[in-house]
Amino acid sequence: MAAVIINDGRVLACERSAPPEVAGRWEFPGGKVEPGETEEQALARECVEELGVRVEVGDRVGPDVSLAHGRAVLRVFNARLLGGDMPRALEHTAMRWLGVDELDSVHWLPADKPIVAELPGLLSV
Ligand SMILES: Nc1nc2c([nH]c(=O)n2[C@H]2C[C@H](O)[C@@H](COP(=O)(O)OP(=O)(O)OP(=O)(O)O)O2)c(=O)[nH]1
Repeated sequence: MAAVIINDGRVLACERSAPPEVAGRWEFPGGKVEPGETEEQALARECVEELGVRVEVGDRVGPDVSLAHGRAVLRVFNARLLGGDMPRALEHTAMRWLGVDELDSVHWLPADKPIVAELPGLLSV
């Protein structure tokens, strides 16, 4: 579960700090659903934990993408910042807001590429 957060025509990309195999690769903020949570609740919780922001979870973005180990899928949703909250990198090494021309400027995790491919349409509306 991960969140596409768009603000002012740019999307939030986050650099992973761990584990070592993926540290330095870029992703959308998120994490796993815990027992008893809906997907929306899980994503909202992850946005509080990782970014310190409240969000409203919206529509799906892109396909379900199988993760390399085959035990889970990456599922991504639009998320809208609430109450003027602005993300801070509480668990990531770095954060960047990427415009449509900058989507290829970070080293995305492999599973994120089909999601990134959907972004030009979302960033230009
Ligand atoms: N959050 C997130 N995870 C991604 C993306 N792309 C991608 O391949 N993944 C993978 C990395 C992990 O194997 C898995 C997500 O787990 P995670 O590492 O974020 O979750 P976690 O267990 O560390 O976090 P938590 O739920 O304990 O907070 O999905 C992405 O864009 N965002």
